[in-house]
Amino acid sequence: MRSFLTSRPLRNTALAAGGSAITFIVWTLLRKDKREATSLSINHFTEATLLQSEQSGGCTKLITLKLPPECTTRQKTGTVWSVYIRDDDIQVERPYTPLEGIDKDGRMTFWVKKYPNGEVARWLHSKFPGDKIGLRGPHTTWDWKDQDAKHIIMISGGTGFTPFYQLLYSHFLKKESQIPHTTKLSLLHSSLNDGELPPQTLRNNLEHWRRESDSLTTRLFVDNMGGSSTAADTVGRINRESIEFELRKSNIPLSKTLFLVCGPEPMINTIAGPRALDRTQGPVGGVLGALGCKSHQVWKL
Ligand SMILES: Cc1cc2nc3c(=O)[nH]c(=O)nc-3n(C[C@H](O)[C@H](O)[C@H](O)COP(=O)(O)OP(=O)(O)OC[C@H]3O[C@@H](n4cnc5c(N)ncnc54)[C@H](O)[C@@H]3O)c2cc1C
Repeated sequence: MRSFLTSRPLRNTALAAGGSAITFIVWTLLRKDKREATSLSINHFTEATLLQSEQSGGCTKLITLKLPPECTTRQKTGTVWSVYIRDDDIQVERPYTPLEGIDKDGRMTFWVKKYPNGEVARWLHSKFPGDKIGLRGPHTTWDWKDQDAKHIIMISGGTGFTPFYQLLYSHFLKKESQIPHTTKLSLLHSSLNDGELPPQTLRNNLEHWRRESDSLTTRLFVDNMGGSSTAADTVGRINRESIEFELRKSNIPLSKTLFLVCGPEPMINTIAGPRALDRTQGPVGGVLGALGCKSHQVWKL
């Protein structure tokens, strides 16, 4: 009996089938590559280009990245969302919050604080315009779930300001947030000193939204005054008294108030109690626990 490959018609058919299979695999891979390059997804990294990186006080920088042209978001974003940025040197990723989401040209701006022994932020601070940065997302940080809250009090420290700025930007400027416009919003933010306060451009926007709307109140705190005056409203830390003051001013009962807290761990612990060991929310403690808040009223971002 002649072997399979010595039969010319069979051999030709086999070669043609093999060729088609290879073409199909290469085509599929190329298509996948193209799709991955032009979509932002939580499932793969997309290469963005660093456009601008400018010092903005303390150990922080405002960093703008640009996604490839026609990059689309395949997944729904939450009310507050972030993207994971990958440090290519050590293949470690951390979440960061695009302050104003993604603009029509695919730009995203981040306010990033560098820690002396930290990995990813230090790596990101060392990058220059033109450098490529891998990111994936969106990842929902917090979502509005149609709670019957009439007042949201946001409490932040340091770069914990970023999710709340994003929320306010989408609420007041883009008018895209699902939060009803009748809901009162209060931001209590604290930084170590004036130099560490959020960049002036962001503070200007806050001020503008505050003046334009009766639903927003803001109060900036600094731990230390530094010079003879301060850009903050209050010198001192956010505490029980400042939270009670906000509650009284709003005239909305505590039971209709939702608290979002984001900042350094010691601040979260003091205001809302520590997270659980597995990094889930944990019970409500700290000032909010002492005030009698229930777990559905407090979210540690
Ligand atoms: C949803 C979300 C959104 C966020 N958005 C932002 C944002 O917009 N902007 C922003 O700046 N941050 C943001 N963060 C925080 C960010 O993800 C990182 O946690 C932060 O940048 C620190 O990461 P890192 O890799 O630079 O530092 P890490 O390596 O994680 O180090 C963090 C801290 O640990 C200390 N440390 C590191 N190694 C050691 C060691 N060996 N011994 C003792 N201490 C050590 C560092 O000094 C530093 O204080 C966000 C976090 C979350 C969860």
